[in-house]
Amino acid sequence: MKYQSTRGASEQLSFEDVLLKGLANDGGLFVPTELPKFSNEDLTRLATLSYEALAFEIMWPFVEGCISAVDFRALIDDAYAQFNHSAVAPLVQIDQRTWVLELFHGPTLAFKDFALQLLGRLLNHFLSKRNQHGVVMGATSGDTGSAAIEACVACDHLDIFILHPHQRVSEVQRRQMTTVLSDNVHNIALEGHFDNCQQMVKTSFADQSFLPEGRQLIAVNSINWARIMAQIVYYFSSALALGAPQKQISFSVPTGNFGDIYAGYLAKQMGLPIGQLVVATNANNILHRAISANDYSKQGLQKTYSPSMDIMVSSNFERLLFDAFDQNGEALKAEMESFAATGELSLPAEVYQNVITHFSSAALDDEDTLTWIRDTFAQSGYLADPHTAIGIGAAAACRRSDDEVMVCLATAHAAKFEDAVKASGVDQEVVLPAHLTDLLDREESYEVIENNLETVQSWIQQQVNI
Ligand SMILES: Cc1ncc(COP(=O)(O)O)c(C=O)c1O
Ligand SMILES: N[C@@H](CCOP(=O)(O)O)C(=O)O
Repeated sequence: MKYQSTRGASEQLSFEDVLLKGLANDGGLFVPTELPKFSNEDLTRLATLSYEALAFEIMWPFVEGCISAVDFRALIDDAYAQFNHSAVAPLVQIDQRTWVLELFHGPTLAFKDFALQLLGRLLNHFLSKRNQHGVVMGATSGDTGSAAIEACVACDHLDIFILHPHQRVSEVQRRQMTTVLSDNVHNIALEGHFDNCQQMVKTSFADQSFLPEGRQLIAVNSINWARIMAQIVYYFSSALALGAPQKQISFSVPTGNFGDIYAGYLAKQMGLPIGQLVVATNANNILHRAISANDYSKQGLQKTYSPSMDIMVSSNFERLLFDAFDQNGEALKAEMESFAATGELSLPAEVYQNVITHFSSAALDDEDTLTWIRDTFAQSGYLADPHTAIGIGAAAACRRSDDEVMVCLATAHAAKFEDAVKASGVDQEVVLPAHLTDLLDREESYEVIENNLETVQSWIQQQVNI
């Protein structure tokens, strides 16, 4: 399998190179040059497999040629052994036609563990083979950071730097990152919002001269293709469990950076019979405006009860647009550069049509979010975290028929967002799992740094272990 940039550069890279590189030289994102396809016969066979065996079958075509099948299967088994549910990604039914897909049974209680537990192991595998040391630089609005730290802390070949927006993540989210006291883990609380963090990471990838000689940046955000790849698997596992390929399944996905739902779109392209893919946003609704009104324009960032989705610009939308532009990287490059300059984008009619063929959308504000936490609990006894509640609310808004089977992705555990649960009025104690019960008593370490690229880069330069 080879990978190409969304912005038309002619170079084609292997999985290993793409994993270690993150962003393409022309500023584009890597996508596979072709997708594996699964027939209905294949899908019927896959339906009998364990999560780990299925993960191997779905991902193998993307990595083949870079790692042996035995090694890859061992990394998968080890990654998902860290999850504390035997089904890894269990389904819970909340009404006659609606299921919640629980993606928070990994070590840091959010869906990010699915990809990052594997990505950490893949990095360790390839860096050990090359005897190379890497510098992870990532941005988080709350969940990627802890999942990446958890996945990389034990890797001798890595230093990891995570930028989170100061005072804009929940206390549990912050502490999950800042209480990991290890020489190779460095937390930066940036005096800005998530998009400032994300932009700083992307700018740093484009010019890495601030790093000590011989060091290279590695991405843990969903700009890294390996993140997307691992997230494709649970669309297959859940749809197959609910009757695919004989039945068509729709998904509602709490969305920020568009990585998770883009993985669902790929699953559909690979042969999984998916109905609609519902983009569920909070008040930071650029994607809802893009899908419902062809208005992909930047607006100010609002602080909400669903902080992990407090995002102004969605990195992975570019990957979808690459397909919507019929893989014309040159045309997309021009649009992306114009968007970067003006903060506005309205797609040509046929491109917009390509987008809305697969997606519908809804935006829920804070009041709606609390209402859906409360109503879901009242009607089904299910306690949804605020992100998941937005997905459940959007599913209801976009449902096309009474018998449409809808899977709502539960992207985080409610205990990460106690404030929202309390504010919703649900009278239910939210309890952290056993391995985190003393989290609020643990010592923290992080550096508050002004929103200035040079200051951040010079701090990183001083901290990198050489
Ligand atoms: C809990 C939670 N839900 C939803 C999202 C949005 O996912 P994506 O950025 O892949 O769209 C995130 C962050 O990425 C998250 O942490
Ligand atoms: N919601 C994310 C933001 C970063 O998104 P990513 O999927 O690109 O890593 C978070 O919780 O950090």
